[in-house]
Amino acid sequence: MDADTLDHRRTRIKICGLTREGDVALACELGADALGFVFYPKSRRCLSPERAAQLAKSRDVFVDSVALFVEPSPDLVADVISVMHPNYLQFHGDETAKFCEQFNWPYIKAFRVGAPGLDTPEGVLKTCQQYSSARGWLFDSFTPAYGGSGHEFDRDLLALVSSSGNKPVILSGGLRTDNVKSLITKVRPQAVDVSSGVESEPGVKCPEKMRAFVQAVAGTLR
Ligand SMILES: O=C(O)c1ccccc1NCC(=O)[C@H](O)[C@H](O)COP(=O)(O)O
Repeated sequence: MDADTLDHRRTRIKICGLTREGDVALACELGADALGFVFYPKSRRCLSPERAAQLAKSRDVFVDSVALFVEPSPDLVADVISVMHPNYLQFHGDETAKFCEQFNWPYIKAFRVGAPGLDTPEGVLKTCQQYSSARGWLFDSFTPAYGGSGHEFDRDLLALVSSSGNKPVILSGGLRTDNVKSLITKVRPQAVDVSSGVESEPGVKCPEKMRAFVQAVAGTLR
C-alpha cells in the first residue's frame, strides 16, 4: 500500500461517554470514527435524548453516533431513535437478541467478559453467536457499573472469538494509551472503544489523553 492511500485495515476508534460539545469537536478533529452517548440513568455520563441529539448533531460528517443502553424500556430506545437518529444502538445488559432486533435498527451487542457463562473462551463464543444479527460484538469488563469503569479483563477469554472471524470485534474495557497498542496486537480487533481512559473525570474528556490515545492506535492494523 503506498503512502498516499488510506489503509482500510486501520483500527477504528470509538470514543464513548461524551457529554460536552468541545469533547465532540476534539474527538472528530483527532479522527475518531464513532462517538458514544450514554442513556443509562445510573451513569454519570447519562444524557437526555434531546441533549444527545444536540451533541451528535455537532459531530463531523461521516463520524458515526452510537446510543448506549442497559436493559432499557422499548419506549426509551424508540424515543432516542426518533430524536437522535443514531447510526447504531449498543446494548450493555442482558438483553436478548430478540429484544435488540425489535427496533429494526443496526445494533452492537456488548458482552461483560468474566460474567457467568462468559468466563471461558467457549462460553464467550457460544454467547456471542446468539447475536448473529448484531453488526458487531463489543467486549467489555464485568463490573456493577456495566461500562465506563476503566476495568480490564482477561483478554485470553477472547481467543476463540478473535479467531472465529464471525463478526467485527470491538475491544473495550480499561483501554489506555499505555496498553492499547499491545492489546490490539494480541486481539486484532476491528475497533477499540474507550471512555474513562481518556477522561479527567466521568463525562469530562481530557484533551491530552484523547490525543495520546489516538496517536497510540494510529498505524495499527486489524
Ligand atoms: O460509560 C458509561 O457510563 C456506561 C454506562 C453503562 C453502560 C455502558 C457505558 N459505557 C460503555 C462504553 O462503551 C465504554 O466505552 C466502555 O464501557 C469502556 O469503558 P472504559 O473501560 O472506561 O474505557
